[in-house]
Amino acid sequence: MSQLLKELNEAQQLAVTSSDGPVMVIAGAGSGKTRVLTYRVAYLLEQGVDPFNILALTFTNKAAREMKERVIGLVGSQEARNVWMGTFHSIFARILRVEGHLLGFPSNFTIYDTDDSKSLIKTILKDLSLDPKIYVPGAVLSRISSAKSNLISAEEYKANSAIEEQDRIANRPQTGEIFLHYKTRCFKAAAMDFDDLLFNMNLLLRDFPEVLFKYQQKFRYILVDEYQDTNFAQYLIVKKLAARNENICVVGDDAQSIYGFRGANIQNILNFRKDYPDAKTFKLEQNYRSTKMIVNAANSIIAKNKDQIFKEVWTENEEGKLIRILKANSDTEEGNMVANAVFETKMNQHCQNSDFAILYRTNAQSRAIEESLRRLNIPYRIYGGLSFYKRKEIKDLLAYFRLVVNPRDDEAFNRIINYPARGIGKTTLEKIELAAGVSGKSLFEVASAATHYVKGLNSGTISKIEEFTTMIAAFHQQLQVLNAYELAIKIARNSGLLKELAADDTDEGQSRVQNTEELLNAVKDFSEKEQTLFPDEETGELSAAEVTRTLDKFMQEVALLTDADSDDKDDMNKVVLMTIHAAKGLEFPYVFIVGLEENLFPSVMSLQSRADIEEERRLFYVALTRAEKQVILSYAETRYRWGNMTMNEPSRFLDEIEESFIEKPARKISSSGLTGKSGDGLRKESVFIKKQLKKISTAEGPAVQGAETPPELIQPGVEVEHERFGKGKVLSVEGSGPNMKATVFFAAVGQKQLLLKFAKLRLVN
Ligand SMILES: Nc1ncnc2c1ncn2[C@@H]1O[C@H](COP(=O)(O)OP(=O)(O)OP(=O)(O)O)[C@@H](O)[C@H]1O
Ligand SMILES: [Mg+2]
Repeated sequence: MSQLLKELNEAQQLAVTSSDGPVMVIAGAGSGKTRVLTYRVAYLLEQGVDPFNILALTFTNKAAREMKERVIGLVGSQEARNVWMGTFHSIFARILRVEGHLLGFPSNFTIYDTDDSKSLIKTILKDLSLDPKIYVPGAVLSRISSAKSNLISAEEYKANSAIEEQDRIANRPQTGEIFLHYKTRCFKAAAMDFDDLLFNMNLLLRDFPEVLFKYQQKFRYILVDEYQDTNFAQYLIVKKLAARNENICVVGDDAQSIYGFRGANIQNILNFRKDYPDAKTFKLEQNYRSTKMIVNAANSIIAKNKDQIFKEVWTENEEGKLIRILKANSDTEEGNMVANAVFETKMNQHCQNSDFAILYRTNAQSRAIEESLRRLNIPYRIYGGLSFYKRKEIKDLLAYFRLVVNPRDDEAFNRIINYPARGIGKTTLEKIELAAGVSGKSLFEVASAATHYVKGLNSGTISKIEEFTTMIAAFHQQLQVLNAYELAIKIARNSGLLKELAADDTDEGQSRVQNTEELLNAVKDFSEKEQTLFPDEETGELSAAEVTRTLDKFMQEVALLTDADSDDKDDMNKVVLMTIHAAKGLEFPYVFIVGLEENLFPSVMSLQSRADIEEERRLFYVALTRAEKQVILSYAETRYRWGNMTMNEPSRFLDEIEESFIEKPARKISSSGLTGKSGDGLRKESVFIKKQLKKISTAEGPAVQGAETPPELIQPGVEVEHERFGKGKVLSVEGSGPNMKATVFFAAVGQKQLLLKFAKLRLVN
């Protein structure tokens, strides 16, 4: 038996080795579904399947990268790197760059992110004289997005009377018209949004049989992770690609379907058996991730859902700790309690920062937690929210790159035509837009020949516009001549962007400069990546090729980064903060789930229907099952939301966990000693000090008693107790004799430097 298979249980082995024909694995969290896919790829390679013939689709880039690393570990990088492994969006973008010309798209098409899309919708609303308060851009966009996920084109949307009726009821009867404009504008700008990557991929396969044939032949083996969250478009594309060979393996868990709001369709799982009547189905029931406590608690929760495929999940792992519930008065206190619990656990269990994940329902909840972590000097990183690539200064520079790569990109043009300020005002821009509308040209084209297209501009304005377009055109000329970094730095300098940023010497201004430098570093890193052997994708033959890594290639990679992705190496040892949605498929030893309050989790939007509540419950199930060792839940009785103080009931999900799995009485971790900026925090500190003094005077509890430890015994790593600051861990010691100093990390007050002869530290064990 192959060495690989020994690392799998029997059911997993069967799923891995049934390599031909359709296979479905529906199984609970942590039972090794992703592991099965990974090993399946390795197994196929071992069986001599050409890596170019394998397509493995994941939900996030992070998952794709992890899978790739694991496959590399199993079979070596030579083989693994040629497997087509990535997200639906990244793989389809790659194919569309090659085949998109059939649909009228150049290979350097831009990928619009949500901000671009919203800004485009705003422009369209203006054109159509529609009120953005009624046609809220985000709402219109999600309507368009959901249509495209269901493969409904703008034309079909507009012609459909049932849809029209729905939009009329929603008081947005013109949505179809907006959709049409949106489509036309994107096409003109040579841009696709994320949904278009799926929509257009489907068009390619539907309308060009030779393309369909080519990729059916190419992808002889297809694997899909998190199948429960595929939408209709993804489902159909996969089905088409697999139709010739039917070597398709999908894995998923209906209990973890959490993207219903985005059009994911749990039906796809049920349809699989209809589509492939010969499909083999495998059940995996043993959980390898979590303790018994966590597995059983999660089972007890999900049992409350009516809509589900019955599964039994069990584990041979240890019993594990009870689930802890932290009750806080306010969101600030919740943050403090969570940060303290992280610190305490780190000390007691000797673990890393990266062993902790703090999960929340909405991004806005991270702020309070972040503040508390910062006070305790606990390094953390946020996935999502305002990630690096969403910062203004980054988007500005990227917009320059985008316009240089694709001069038809109207959203990029809008963003930078007058940034840094070059005296091209709003009215001028409106005139350009009008002329572009009339002529059917892109903004850049119109601006490049402003005298020809735009009426009523004075010569001063015209020369300003010309200066800008000439500059961009010159960069565009150099695209294939210079490497990515050479061109990027040139753009950053000559556009005046760096100068503009440097002129702001506030802290924020400086951090914007640093971020911009960071982006340029990323380009540099990209440009200098080893120039490797280049495979011929049809034959697999490797030949040495000189490749200049150009800026358009860099932009192709950047455009596909999503919130959950932008992790890099130096971020390894940090506490992870993310939404539960982003945590899907991941695992961490300790998991905090915060904000367990009615109206927040379950979300206020979900309280209308049983189906929506069930989706929230699945989300809670996903959150719980991320944990390996322990789960800590928290809620706050008051919270600032939408600028107001709200009073909250504990979440119904807390009541739904069987009592025997919960630590009692709900222990209250002290949040004391954490000085907040608010009066609240200060008051708590004085209460803390009083309590500590009381402890000392009554000599109860673990406060300082007995003799102090001689300074020589204080060494890095040992745990100590200080009369005022409480328990802490020694990080470093320097000096000797009376000058001996220690840096100590205290649970209550954070990092302190102490002169040991005065500090009266006591070792604790
Ligand atoms: N047979 C096995 N032996 C040892 N470890 C295993 C085995 N199967 C799975 N694991 C480990 O258990 C953990 C969970 O596996 P995996 O992530 O593949 O589960 P999953 O079913 O994909 O979970 P989720 O539903 O959360 O995506 C991983 O750390 C994996 O390496
Ligand atoms: Mg998985």
